[in-house]
Amino acid sequence: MSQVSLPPLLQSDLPFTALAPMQDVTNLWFMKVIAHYGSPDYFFTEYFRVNDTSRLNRNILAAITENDTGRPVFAQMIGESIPDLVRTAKELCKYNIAGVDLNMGCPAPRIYRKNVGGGLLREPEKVDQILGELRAAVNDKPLTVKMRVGFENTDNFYEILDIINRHSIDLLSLHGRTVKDMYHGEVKYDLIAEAVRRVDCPVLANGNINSAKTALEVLSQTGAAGVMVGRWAIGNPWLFNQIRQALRGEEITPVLLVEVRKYIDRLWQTPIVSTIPERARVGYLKMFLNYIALSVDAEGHFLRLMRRVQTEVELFDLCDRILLTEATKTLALEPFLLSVR
Ligand SMILES: Cc1cc2nc3c(=O)[nH]c(=O)nc-3n(C[C@H](O)[C@H](O)[C@H](O)COP(=O)(O)O)c2cc1C
Repeated sequence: MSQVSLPPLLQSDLPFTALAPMQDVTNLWFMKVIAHYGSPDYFFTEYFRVNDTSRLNRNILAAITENDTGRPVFAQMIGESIPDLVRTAKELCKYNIAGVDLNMGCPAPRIYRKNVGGGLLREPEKVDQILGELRAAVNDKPLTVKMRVGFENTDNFYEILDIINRHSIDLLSLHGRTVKDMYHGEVKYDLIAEAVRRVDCPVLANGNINSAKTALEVLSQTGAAGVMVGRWAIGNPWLFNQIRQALRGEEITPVLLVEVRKYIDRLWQTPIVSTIPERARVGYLKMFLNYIALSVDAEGHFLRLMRRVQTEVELFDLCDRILLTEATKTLALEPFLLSVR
């Protein structure tokens, strides 16, 4: 059984929703933007890197200390050194966090080669030690894990689920791909369903939940307690509200493209934009537009044109031209099947 209770949900009779942690995306500003359009139940920070010289990153910490969204924030750590993970977890517990989350899924080779993030999935014994020590250190707040179904196969999957039970983990966010899958290929929702049956704690299903309809399908297929959404909330920040509408059996409110144009302005107001050169600013916004554009037109017209522009003026002219000309056009309720690469 779990040791401590999770923070209350926005609506206690509905499954959970969470914004997935995304490095360089889910900072304080982005959480505020998402909250403006409809918060998830829970937020997760970008990962705090943990090693023998690490200190809490101030920008990531701001997403906890300056967070006025009203929603609980889990602080995610990535690392493998047990004393340093314990030290960092204890430091984090001094702040107003919903809980401490351990990253066991990051697929970047420079990360997993150090046996952290997704690399830990190759070493169940190490996971056992880490979770045992962390559980002893984090005993009055939730201790949660975010992981994938395996490193390159699912050989250790069940053993790791049993370790999660042994250490009374309070919430498991499970991306239904292996580390080697990166972000491609099918999400193995059947394995998420297996985890739901095997672990004692609630499971958040994660991976390719790109619409309210998909959220409902995944919840029904997996029996998960909730859904965690990452990239698709970048493309559609109204998604958490839409998921709640669908769960309540209500019709989903479509979003006019003029509102999408305002969302882009809001993203542009992020404090970092004013500190970086134009080229980097344009690149920064394009990262978001790569997802937004997927639900704008089925032909990929906006996506293609957006990728070609180079200056801030060209970028905003294009956004105005595509998003402000047809007064009644709405953002698709699920992305069109266009390549995001
Ligand atoms: C740009 C980016 C950054 C990410 N950073 C993190 C991270 O810091 N910690 C983590 O656990 N997962 C991270 N992820 C993985 C996401 O949390 C999520 O598991 C993954 O994107 C699959 O969910 P989705 O299909 O809803 O995007 C990141 C993903 C992306 C695209």
